[in-house]
Amino acid sequence: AQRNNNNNGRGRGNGRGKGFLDPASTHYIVLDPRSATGQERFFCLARGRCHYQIIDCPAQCPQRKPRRNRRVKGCFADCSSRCETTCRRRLPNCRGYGSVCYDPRFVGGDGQMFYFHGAKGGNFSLVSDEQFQINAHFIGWRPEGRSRDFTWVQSLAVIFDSHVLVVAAKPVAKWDDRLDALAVLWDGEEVDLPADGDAEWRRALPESNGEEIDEIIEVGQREVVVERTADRNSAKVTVSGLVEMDVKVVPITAEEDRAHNYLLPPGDAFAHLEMQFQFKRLTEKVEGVLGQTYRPGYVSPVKKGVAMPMMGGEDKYQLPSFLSTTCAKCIYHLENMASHESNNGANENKEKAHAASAVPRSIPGDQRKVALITGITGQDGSYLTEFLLGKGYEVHGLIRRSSNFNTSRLDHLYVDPHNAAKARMKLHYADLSDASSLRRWVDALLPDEVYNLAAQSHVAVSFEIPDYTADVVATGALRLLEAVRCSPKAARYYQAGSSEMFGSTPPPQSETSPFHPRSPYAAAKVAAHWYTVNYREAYGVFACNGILFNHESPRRGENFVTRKITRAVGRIRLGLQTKIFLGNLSAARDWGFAGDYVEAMWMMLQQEEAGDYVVATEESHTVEEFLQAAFGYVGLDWKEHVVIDPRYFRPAEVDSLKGDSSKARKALGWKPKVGFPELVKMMVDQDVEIAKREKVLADAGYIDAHQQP
Ligand SMILES: Nc1nc2c(ncn2[C@@H]2O[C@H](COP(=O)(O)OP(=O)(O)O[C@H]3O[C@H](CO)[C@@H](O)[C@H](O)[C@@H]3O)[C@@H](O)[C@H]2O)c(=O)[nH]1
Repeated sequence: AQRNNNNNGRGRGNGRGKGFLDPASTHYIVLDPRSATGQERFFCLARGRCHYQIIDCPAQCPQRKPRRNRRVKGCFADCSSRCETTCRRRLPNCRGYGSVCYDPRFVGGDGQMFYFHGAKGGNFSLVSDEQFQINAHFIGWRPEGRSRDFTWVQSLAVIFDSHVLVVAAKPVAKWDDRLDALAVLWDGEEVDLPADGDAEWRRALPESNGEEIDEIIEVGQREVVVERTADRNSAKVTVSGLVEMDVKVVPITAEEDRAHNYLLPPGDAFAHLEMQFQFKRLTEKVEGVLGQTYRPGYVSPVKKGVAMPMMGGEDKYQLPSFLSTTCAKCIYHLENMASHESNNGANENKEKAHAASAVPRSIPGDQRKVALITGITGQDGSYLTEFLLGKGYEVHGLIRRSSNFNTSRLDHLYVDPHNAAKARMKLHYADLSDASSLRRWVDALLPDEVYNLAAQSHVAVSFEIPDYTADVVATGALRLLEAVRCSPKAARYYQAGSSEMFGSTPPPQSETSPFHPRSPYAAAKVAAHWYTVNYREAYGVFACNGILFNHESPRRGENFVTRKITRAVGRIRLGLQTKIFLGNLSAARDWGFAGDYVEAMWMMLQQEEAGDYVVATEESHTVEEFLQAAFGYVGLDWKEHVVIDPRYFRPAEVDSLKGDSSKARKALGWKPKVGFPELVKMMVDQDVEIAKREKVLADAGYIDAHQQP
């Protein structure tokens, strides 16, 4: 058989004589059109009935790629046993077999129509078979008061032979028909799809080296072709031997918005894909939301005749990320596919495919990440929120109902939620003691990352309210882990552990040091630590423990010793008080800056594997040394102001904490940026400022001048 490498639009076909490539059907040479009628002709190379026969395009559709108006039907040749040409639309037929259109409505391989909403921001496998997998990224919107998302498919990833082809609708704020919102990526790099000439992009993949001859005959040489079927926003995508897809990018129009009552927010046209698939050689085991409907003997569970027959399967086909091949029922394995090629550069391909997971941010399918934070109103919650917003995350925080506003640490980040385009931090009522509230928010928000920072975090107070402390700190973590485990989306989980867990274990303390908790708080944190490890080991939840040593900041609560001291320093300096009552001054702590520590939390969740990490400065100071530094900074002698009050001694004390954070420094590349003297200064500077303001109020008689913090 011949092979034709001519690139001018003629004489393409798959061109291999021996490998019975897909498409025997497209195994042809295109001949010059008949001069009288303009009908294009095909010289069939495929072995079988059509071998060396010429077939003409029908008169109604004389061209393969009608140029003037690409919306008209095109001519398709089938050189397999059918030996015929047909006229077909070159755009998806949303009523045809294998179509996925609208919000999304499917027509399966069995001809049954069904809806599958998935979840906004979610990724689901549409097809998973032995030789390839097709994943879809869903976008969407949930209007106030509705229990489910409206969703659309924004992008597709076809993963095969350790390559990744992504076809996507670019996010568009306001739709304009003159825009081309179609994006195509090949192994992570955007493809420049020509608009002129044949308006197509082709990639022939390297041939196998002949080692496993059976395999090669089966697979043959693959070719990937993307050809525009209109001037913009639509294409026919072929991965020879596996699949052909007609794809079109469309927006949600104002009219549709009204008709379906989507109540879409302004500033997003929700550009998405309409598509129709034609599969070649699916196996009988094929899986996926759409793939399963192609299995022989498949009986659709959806009710015929119902207006919106819903197909479930979110749990079976949900993926941890857009380019992942892992879902509960997925059968395609990247590793297996690549192994037969290990001698001819397949490893390189595999690497490229993995590199493709670094899809540029502007490319749909890898949209803004969603984080859910408990304890968002606390010191760490506010720093973490700032950090994640800076990284482009959408941040949701769970807050407890309180008769007083307790969101002051977040005020500078708050944007009214009515400003939907700008509000990227949202607060919701929930409580770690209320499992149903946690479950509801995890299910509703489908976060990528969950940070459990909420706690009754005061060690001394935990001796006063031990039950409550255990319930929130230990069982609360368990409740949240359970919500994460049961969520349809595999969120990554961060547990705020504490150096208090080491208790009386002497320093330096590392991940391998034994825990010996010395308070109800610390014992509860140990339980939460082990729940987290257990959920990782038992259920495969990506769950990390951050064992953070004391971390402080100007936002630290005023009844923790560092802030209690710096507040007093400011007020004493301004003459608003004279004394400060403290407990044990010989306790030593490894004090770092909270802003540095939240970065380590995030880093833990970006690793390939979940693990536990100590986060510390590796420097320890006593309370007395802190006093010296803080009072000394404003020229005061702490000894003239400190009064020891036995009330502040604890029933059991943790004498000395000093972390060994070498694992975090090595594995995460983390290290603290703020040292002890800078931390003290930063806190005193702010508290002197606050005291100045208080003095103005006190002088004017608005507050009691002698009030102690
Ligand atoms: N709070 C407080 N502590 C005092 C006082 N006087 C002396 N201290 C001593 O100062 C040390 C530090 O106390 P805190 O600042 O309350 O922090 P902590 O008990 O070490 O716990 C903090 O760090 C943990 C991480 O190791 C956190 O897990 C915990 O939630 C909290 O943030 C303790 O040894 C405490 O006995 C006082 O008047 N108030």
